[in-house]
Amino acid sequence: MRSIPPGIPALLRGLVNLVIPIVVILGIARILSRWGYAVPTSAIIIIQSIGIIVFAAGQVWFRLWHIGKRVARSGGVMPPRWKGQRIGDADLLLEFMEIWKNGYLGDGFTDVMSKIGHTISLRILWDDSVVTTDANIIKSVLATDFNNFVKGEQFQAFMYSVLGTGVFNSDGDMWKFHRSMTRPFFSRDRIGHFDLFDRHAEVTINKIKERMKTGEAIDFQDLISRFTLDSATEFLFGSCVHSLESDLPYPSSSSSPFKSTKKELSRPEAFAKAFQESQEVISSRGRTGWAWPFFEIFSDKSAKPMRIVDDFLDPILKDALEKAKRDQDGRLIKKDNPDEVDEDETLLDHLVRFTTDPVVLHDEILNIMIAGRDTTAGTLTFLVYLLSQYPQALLKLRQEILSVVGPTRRPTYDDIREMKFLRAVINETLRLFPSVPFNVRYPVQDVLLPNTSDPSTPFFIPKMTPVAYSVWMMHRRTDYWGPDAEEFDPDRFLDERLHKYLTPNPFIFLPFNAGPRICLGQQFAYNEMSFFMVRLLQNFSNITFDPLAQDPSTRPPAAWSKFPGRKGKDKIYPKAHLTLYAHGGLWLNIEEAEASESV
Ligand code: HEM
Repeated sequence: MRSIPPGIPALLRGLVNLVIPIVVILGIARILSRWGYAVPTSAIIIIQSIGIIVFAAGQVWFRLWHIGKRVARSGGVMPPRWKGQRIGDADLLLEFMEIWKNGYLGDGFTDVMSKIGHTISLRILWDDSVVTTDANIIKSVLATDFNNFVKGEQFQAFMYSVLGTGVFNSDGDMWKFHRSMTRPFFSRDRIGHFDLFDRHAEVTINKIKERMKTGEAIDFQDLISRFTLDSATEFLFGSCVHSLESDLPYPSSSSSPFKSTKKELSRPEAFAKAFQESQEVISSRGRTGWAWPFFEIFSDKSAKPMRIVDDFLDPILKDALEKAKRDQDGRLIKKDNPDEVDEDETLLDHLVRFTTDPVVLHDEILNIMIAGRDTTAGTLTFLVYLLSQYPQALLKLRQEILSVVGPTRRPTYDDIREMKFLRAVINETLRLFPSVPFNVRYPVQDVLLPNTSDPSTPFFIPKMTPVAYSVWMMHRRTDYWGPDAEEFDPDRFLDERLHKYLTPNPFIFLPFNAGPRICLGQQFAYNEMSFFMVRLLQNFSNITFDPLAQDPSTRPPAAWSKFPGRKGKDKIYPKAHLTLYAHGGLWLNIEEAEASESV
């Protein structure tokens, strides 16, 4: 199925809607002609054309009428609607596409929601959807009413060509299967990860030092994505792609003689690029709604990048399967307790104890790569960016690191647990720049959801209506976080504001999701990011943002500086495919610490 362009089945389904009115009208014309009333062919064609429109409109009308009846019976109301000006609210669709391409995340919605409510409905091309930033609703969707909300067929259809049936893209038994075989691997802190982070962190830090000696800025986002790619491939498969070994990009303004000598991408760079492209394809499908297959009539847009991704993954999977068979004399021997994980075991070693199905293994590994690699790279990018903008926070964090770990020692779990400011900096970054800024679930049945502004009249959501939720916007709401919600201030996770805002209402902070589908790698991610930050700030004492190093076409538009909040303040341009990233990278100058330096 993965090889058939997705537009073909969609066209065939659409043809049914054309054929029904054509056949019915032909039938009526034939009966009339038998009774002696011959209808001219031109009239039949005109009536058929009108029939097609009436048939389609009738279907829409019936569906909306039926929803209206169910709303009336339910005692609830549909959330307030953001209405467009054009037929089918097509102007809103165009507006969203434009915002996605050239706007700031949340543009349009933030204004409308401040006027009509934090849960709104849309009816674009006659299809209902709901968008919310309400913590009560998100709590119901993810936790208290979990069984009634799924990723759903529509979501799975546009994700399938990349995510297959992996943990991100499955429901029910398949999801439980993926989750149960992966969970033990993340269930306890494993010292082995720290060895691995340390090796890759050292290479990364040396790369920064080398670049700084040339006097040129470094793209920290590119660098940290290599760090997380090398770490992820090693802990997942036991075979690192060594992307840190290839040359790093130079600033757009650079006159370095090395800048333009590189013609071809290295294998790991080609993999990383294809991996990103495949995610861009599936996230753009999501934004086009039900119409997405019609943009892929002749080819599946994810097929090309996925060929490169698969060329990289398939030999690794084949090796792992052969090794498992060799080790176990041709039979797959499951340990007595599959929840046991050996210290030096990779995720792939662990998974082949559950299944030898290459498709299941492929999908699971790819899903975990997406889950684990880009999220941590993105968070570290925004964290380091924020430190470059808030030197006081950088100083305080560095002081904590030097006082707890010192200037050279390798941090332990206990050190990391002790560093409360480090955790607060990570959380504050995840609050302002959550890796998964938008997400969606579909109700299996008609459902009533809490209406925070009028609890006596709940919101009615028809079954299979996409309920999109944005933690990006929720994390910036002033009624949830206080008047300075858009300000970067890690102390809000440590001082009285914690007890005022977050403790009584924990669902206002959901960077890792919540409920049964909460992120499996949360602890792993905190460890990896904390470990890296300790190593970085042991080695470097100052971080400066270099605006001129970035390609001008990727800088935030100058007009944004007039806006309040982060949109007016930020010097990088946040964008998202499945996860958040800085458009054009994060170009920095990073100053090495004095060798003698300590607290
Ligand atoms: C800063 C780092 C991270 C953030 C912000 C993050 C965030 C999230 C979020 C929001 C989800 C829910 C996605 C959804 O339901 O659609 C999720 C799911 C998941 N995450 Fe993470 N994640 C991070 C790192 C990691 C790492 C390092 C791993 C593993 C190596 C990981 C593994 C997973 C898995 C397996 C799921 C799927 C859970 C399920 O559907 O049952 N994550 N993560």
